[in-house]
Amino acid sequence: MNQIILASGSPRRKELLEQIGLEFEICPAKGEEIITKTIPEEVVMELSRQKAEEVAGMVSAYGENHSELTTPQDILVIGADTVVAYDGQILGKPKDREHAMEMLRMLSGHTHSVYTGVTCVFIDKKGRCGEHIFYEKTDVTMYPMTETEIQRYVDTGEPMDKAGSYGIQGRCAIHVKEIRGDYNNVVGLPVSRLYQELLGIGIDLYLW
Ligand SMILES: Cc1cn([C@H]2C[C@H](O)[C@@H](COP(=O)(O)OP(=O)(O)OP(=O)(O)O)O2)c(=O)[nH]c1=O
Repeated sequence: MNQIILASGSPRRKELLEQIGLEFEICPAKGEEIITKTIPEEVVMELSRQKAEEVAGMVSAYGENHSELTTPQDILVIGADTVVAYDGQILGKPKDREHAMEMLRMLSGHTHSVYTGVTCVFIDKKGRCGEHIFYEKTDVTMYPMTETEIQRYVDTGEPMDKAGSYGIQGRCAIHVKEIRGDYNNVVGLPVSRLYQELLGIGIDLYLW
């Protein structure tokens, strides 16, 4: 793989890929997210695919319009999407403060599931040449949170760009009782699963 592109503006996904020693570039997808599915695992795979496809489209078009680029490049574009699912509801990022409070009241004292979908799009010198999609699920149990605790947490501003209105890696860690599954999946990218999935299709990310 000559080049890896992360199709995400999430600082957490960037940090996780840096943590595993990967060299990559960032090109966030900007298009509208269109949801046609109803179950969380399908929703996250669908949205991760839209993000990766959008960026892969830009990369392929760039190659086609720059015939002076003679070096054959094998490019991997990675897109991801994370949602929280509880009691039949899918929770994305909060619209506003009140919405964040509502989500946290819902999660308080209960176990919910965090789903991250990941899409890998492969591009070679002839253009787009393949795709690999998967999802990972992690169960998270929260201690009961009082109204004051919820209010104080929302006041920090931390929930506003996060699915389910909390960050396990941030201040909300004090409310997390138990987690079953991959921690990094909750933070936004299951890097070990990504590595294993790519190995499974003959791509070794072991770059260091
Ligand atoms: C549950 C949880 C989510 N999150 C974050 C991960 C994701 O960045 C975000 C979910 O939103 P996403 O829509 O998955 O991603 P994004 O908008 O941040 O970035 P992009 O679409 O450009 O890829 O919530 C945490 O950081 N910690 C947590 O504990």
